[in-house]
Amino acid sequence: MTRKQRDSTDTGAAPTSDAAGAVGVEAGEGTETLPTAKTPRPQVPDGAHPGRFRQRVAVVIPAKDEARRIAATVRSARAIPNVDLVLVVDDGSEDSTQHVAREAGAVVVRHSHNRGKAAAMETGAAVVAMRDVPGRPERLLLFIDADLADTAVNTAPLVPPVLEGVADMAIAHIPPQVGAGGHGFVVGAARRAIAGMTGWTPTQPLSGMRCMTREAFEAATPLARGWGVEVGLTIDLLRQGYVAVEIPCELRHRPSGKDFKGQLHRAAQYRDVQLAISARRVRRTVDVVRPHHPAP
Ligand SMILES: O=c1ccn([C@@H]2O[C@H](COP(=O)(O)OP(=O)(O)O[C@H]3O[C@H](CO)[C@@H](O)[C@H](O)[C@H]3O)[C@@H](O)[C@H]2O)c(=O)[nH]1
Ligand SMILES: O=C(O)[C@H](O)COP(=O)(O)O
Repeated sequence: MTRKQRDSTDTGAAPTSDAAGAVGVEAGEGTETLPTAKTPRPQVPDGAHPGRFRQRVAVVIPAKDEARRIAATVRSARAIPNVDLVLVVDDGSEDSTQHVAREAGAVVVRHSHNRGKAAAMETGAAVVAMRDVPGRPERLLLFIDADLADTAVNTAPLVPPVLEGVADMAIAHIPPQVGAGGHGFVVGAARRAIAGMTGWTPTQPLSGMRCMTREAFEAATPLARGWGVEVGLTIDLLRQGYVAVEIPCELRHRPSGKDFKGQLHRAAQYRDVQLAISARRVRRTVDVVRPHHPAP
């Protein structure tokens, strides 16, 4: 798929399965086998050693009441190649998440009250930007959930596609989880909306483990609120010509069960996903009705 084709169709990457079951990127017409990311790759100045500008990665972990698992998640995330910063955003926890995370070696910032996952991601990205070094490439952002525990290191395969310029955003495709009680209702609605608005049908539209470039992240801000953040990110980036891929990752997290708490959680997810979708439909209609004209 060429840049021009991608820009003209606004579809981003199309998923396909290879023999190993990996969800990858479909080859377009022509000779290219993989798309190239929209984000420009950092240039090594003349005479400089390539290693001088080794691309660093910041892991950003939004966390609400995750004291039981956050230490293992932080330690595991620190082992991901190229990661030099693990940042936990304590989203107004009522337990000791912040202290446990700090003890495990994370940089921790805290919302004094709960603001939702999307706000925690924005806070995290802002803090990483404050720690990026002028004159060096901005860190890639690797967002992961706080409940991955020892499997957090298995998000490492999300980094190379972004590092190598194959994609602007790599999304984890995780195996079926023991104890998961979903009915496919929220996932199905999210998948259909993304497909309808971008032409790309993700397998796991709600997956929050995502590596992306700073440019791509900024292009999607302000993020959709709460649990709508993943759907909003995907739609907003693909519609601007950024490229997304889904990458298999051997992750285990605490899935939502079939109990009342699980169903309440799904209701909140459904509400936030629908809000994200509606806002983007309205925006698209406004763009069609009122096309942008260059200033005279
Ligand atoms: O107000 C909140 C609630 C949760 N979290 C954190 O957000 C992450 C995801 O929350 P979780 O309770 O694990 O939700 P799940 O339903 O299991 O998450 C799935 O679905 C979400 C979208 O609905 C995605 O964000 C997740 O990546 C995906 O694993 C965890 O690190 C939480 O600690 C916050 O930061 N603030
Ligand atoms: O459990 C899940 O996978 C999420 O909460 C989404 O629920 P769903 O499977 O009912 O769409």
